[in-house]
Amino acid sequence: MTEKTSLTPRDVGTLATAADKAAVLIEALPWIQKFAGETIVIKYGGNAMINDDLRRAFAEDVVFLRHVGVNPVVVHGGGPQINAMLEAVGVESEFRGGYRVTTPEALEVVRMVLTGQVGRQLIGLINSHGPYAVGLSGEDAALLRATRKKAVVDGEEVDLGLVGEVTGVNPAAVQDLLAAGRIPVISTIAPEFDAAGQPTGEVLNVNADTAAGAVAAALGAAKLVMLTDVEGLYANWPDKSSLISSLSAADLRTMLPSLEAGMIPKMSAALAAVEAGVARAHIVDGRQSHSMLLEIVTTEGVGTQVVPDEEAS
Ligand SMILES: Nc1ncnc2c1ncn2[C@@H]1O[C@H](COP(=O)(O)OP(=O)(O)O)[C@@H](O)[C@H]1O
Ligand SMILES: CC(=O)N[C@@H](CCC(=O)OP(=O)(O)O)C(=O)O
Repeated sequence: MTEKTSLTPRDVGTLATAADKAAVLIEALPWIQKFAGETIVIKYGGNAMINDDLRRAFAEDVVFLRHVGVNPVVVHGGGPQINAMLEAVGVESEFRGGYRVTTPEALEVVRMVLTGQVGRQLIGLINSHGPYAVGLSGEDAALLRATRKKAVVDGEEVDLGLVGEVTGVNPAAVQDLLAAGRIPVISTIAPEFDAAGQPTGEVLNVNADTAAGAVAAALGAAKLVMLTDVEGLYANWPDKSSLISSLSAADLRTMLPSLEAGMIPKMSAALAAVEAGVARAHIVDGRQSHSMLLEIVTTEGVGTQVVPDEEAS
């Protein structure tokens, strides 16, 4: 009988892989400890849910977070999915200053696609892992309150129609769900309130970034993570060498008037959240599987982060 005195190349390969796997898990430990018991709001943009693999990976990440003691709250978009349905039913729509000009006909489609299609699909994917996800619209349990948004484009005020600016968040229903171990999945339709604070009976289309920022602030979230279809915020878009890895709220405030299109609501929401006390807002590339989890549980982080002024070096 020959005694095994040294490792074969195959053994070494297996060990190295196992050690690598352990290293990844151990690197996650301080982050898991830091965020256990904390709420993290994750904004899942329509451009980041472009195929089944990405959607499945997103659901896995959310369930993973829940199982390591984090309270994940999902706020989803669905811009491209709304575009497809508007086109299918022959309703025209355009974007001004990053927001969809929303007619009453378009609003019906937005509401149907967000709450009936995109939200349902995410809930199904998350619940393939267990009974976690519960869908909420901003209309449910008075979660969101909104007034009509006024946008200024090229120095001129434009009428966006039935588009909402969030004026209030009642997070009680979300907190109840979190306390019960559920994962709230929020679609961003909000009841309209007039200047006197009375409901008008109308509902408004709220940009999902705007809603996510407001929900993160109201919940006192530790982080807001926004998944989109770029690596992060570029200083000189579209120059790919100008990706910003970290910037202060003050720097972002200065940069905001120069931003274009979808980055306007996104970075305004990130700024609003950090100014309201959310410790970090991140923009990450949702086209890369598990980018959200990597941002939360690794030291390097990915994408762009916005930090409070007092922490900026
Ligand atoms: N400075 C910038 N940095 C990164 N992306 C930018 C910038 N300016 C404009 N964009 C555009 O913003 C888009 C992301 O916004 P949006 O399409 O609304 O995403 P989402 O659907 O994920 O909310 C990017 O795909 C890019 O085309
Ligand atoms: C007012 C406004 O623009 N509402 C958005 C709501 C969906 C959204 O924000 O989706 P993304 O996150 O995928 O962009 C819209 O109608 O497209």
